[in-house]
Amino acid sequence: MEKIRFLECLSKQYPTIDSAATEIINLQSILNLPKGTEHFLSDIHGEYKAFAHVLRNGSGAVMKKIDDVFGDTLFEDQKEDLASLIYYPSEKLQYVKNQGRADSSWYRTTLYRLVSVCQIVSSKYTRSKVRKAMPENFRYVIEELITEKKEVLNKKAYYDEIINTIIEIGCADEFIVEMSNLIQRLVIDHLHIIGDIYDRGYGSHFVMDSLLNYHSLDIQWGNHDVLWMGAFAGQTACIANIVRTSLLYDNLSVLENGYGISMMPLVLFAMETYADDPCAQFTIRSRHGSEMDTQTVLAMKMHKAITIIQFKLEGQLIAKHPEYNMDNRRLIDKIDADKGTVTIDGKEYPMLDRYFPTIDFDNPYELTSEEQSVIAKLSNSFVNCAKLKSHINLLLQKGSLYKVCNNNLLFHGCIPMNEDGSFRNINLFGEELCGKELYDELERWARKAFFSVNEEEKRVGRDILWFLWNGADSPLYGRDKMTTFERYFIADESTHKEIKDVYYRLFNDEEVVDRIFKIFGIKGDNAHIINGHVPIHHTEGESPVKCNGKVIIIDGGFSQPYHKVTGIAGYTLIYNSYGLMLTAHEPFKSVDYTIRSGRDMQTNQVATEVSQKRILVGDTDNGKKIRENIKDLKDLIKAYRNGTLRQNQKN
Ligand SMILES: O=P(O)(O)OC[C@H]1O[C@](O)(COP(=O)(O)O)[C@@H](O)[C@@H]1O
Ligand SMILES: [Mn+2]
Repeated sequence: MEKIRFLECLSKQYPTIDSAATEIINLQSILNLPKGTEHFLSDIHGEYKAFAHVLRNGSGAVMKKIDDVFGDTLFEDQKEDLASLIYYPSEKLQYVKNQGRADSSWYRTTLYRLVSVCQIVSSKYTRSKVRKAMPENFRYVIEELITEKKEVLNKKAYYDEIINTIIEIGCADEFIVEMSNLIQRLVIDHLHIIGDIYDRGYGSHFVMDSLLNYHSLDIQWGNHDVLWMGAFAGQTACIANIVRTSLLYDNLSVLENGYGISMMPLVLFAMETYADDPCAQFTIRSRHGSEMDTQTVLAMKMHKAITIIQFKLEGQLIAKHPEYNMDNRRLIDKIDADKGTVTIDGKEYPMLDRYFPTIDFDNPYELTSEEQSVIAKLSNSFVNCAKLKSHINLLLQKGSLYKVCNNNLLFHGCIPMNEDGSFRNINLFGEELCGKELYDELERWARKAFFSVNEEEKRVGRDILWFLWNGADSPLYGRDKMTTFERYFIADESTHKEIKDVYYRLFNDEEVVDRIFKIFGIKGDNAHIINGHVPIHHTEGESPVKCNGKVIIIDGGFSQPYHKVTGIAGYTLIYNSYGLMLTAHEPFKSVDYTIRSGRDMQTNQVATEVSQKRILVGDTDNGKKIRENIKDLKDLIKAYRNGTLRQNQKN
């Protein structure tokens, strides 16, 4: 009965035997196409330009196609010239014009080359998919140019005619831009973002804007992303963390200009409360001693003001949720205000700052009424920001805590583990959960923060988002504690240390990794864990490939402050029909540099796993779905033929 009802629904879409049969043939042919290219990026941290560049060059995939097409028939610099045109068509066109190179012969050669690249990149897809990706205005022309026309005898003359006409009628520039965009679009079939889009960099909102328009995408939430989700849901400790980091990194413009969130309440409060306090511990990264202008002086006061608010709010939250197991992060009450010390784990340390005009040491976690008013106003701005709403909606729609895709398990941080390699049980509201079940339950709670109709559930969900940001048991955070307090107030650097979850040692053990695959229902030899979160120390010879290739860590390392530590600008990963290709990137210089020199961000292929045979769509998750569709369509045809269902011929 169920089945018949299902087939009846399907018959609305395929009302006749012919229409169902056509679709079967279409699907069958897709199964035999090479699998589309997946692109993996992670830890973007607001570095918009570097991110946008990697999207444009497909982590080297565009250049690879150019190489495939032209091989030795073009010089390296000609290929680079073409590549940079494809990445930045408008800018490059202008550059070529300024150089006086843009004559009709340049246009003709360029258009031919673009057509050749486009032919190759579209050959992996069905005509219908390519057509859908094409720009409306040039759809017909591009189709004429990139599809093989067997019936035309003098092909050269035919194509020449079209190309000449494009140039003659003055459409060449527009056409070049559209073709370049189409190539970029077709080179990458699907994008995976393994978390941490937000914080530290200047352009998280620009990154989110471009993801809003990306053709095919999934996101695994990073600890910094859930922090922003929490902030939008009105979780005040999350809000304080974001504002503090924005001040620390001198990036208030993301909040103020990107999201229109006014800092005025914090400015006024900080100016008054910390008027004569130099707030020396609250420096602004990237600004130095000599730059003590009024703006910096003010920013430092704001930085201190929001940090104290954060520690108070977090202290309250931890007390409310003993199940978070984070009591060791309640440190304000461990301050001895008279002695100017703080006691952590039984050891007393001198405090680097002893001026706390807003802390009542009898009631250290209580906000003053002014602090309350500041955080309430900030909260109001976050919660009501329309742009933030659209960005968080994207995280909710395309994002999740983990994803299994084509035998790869993607998540940002870790699977919490015990020393003996067993999965660590975490107590969530009285229930002990670990591994996949822990992930699933945490994700349900994260979503409740936005979608539950029960106010209490919403609040619990909101708080969970903060826990996910920095809890020792959070699979997104994966470190024993976040030592923010210690880094501001204690000189002894041994207190700043954050110890990584055992996972980050045990992921070298194949037995452990195979068990992880098992609980996530992943079978097969070619399975991988792909995660981000921890920068790889390239200069120290650390490899992003762990466990004989079963685990790949691609902390993109886009974040500028980490370049010194890692020695590179991070890793990205490509998974195409030939296998996996891991790329190490040098820091991105500028768009201008790319256009002038034709040089790409230096990329080095650091590891490749070549598949024994070309991977087809039929071998992928999508292939599995397609085969199921084919089976359903065959059942539908059977139902038409044996008289169970009636065809609905329109004539
Ligand atoms: O140097 P910052 O920006 O204050 O950040 C340090 C904090 O960020 C973290 O590294 C978390 O951010 P990541 O997820 O990017 O690693 C914490 O472990 C650490 O306490
Ligand atoms: Mn992270």
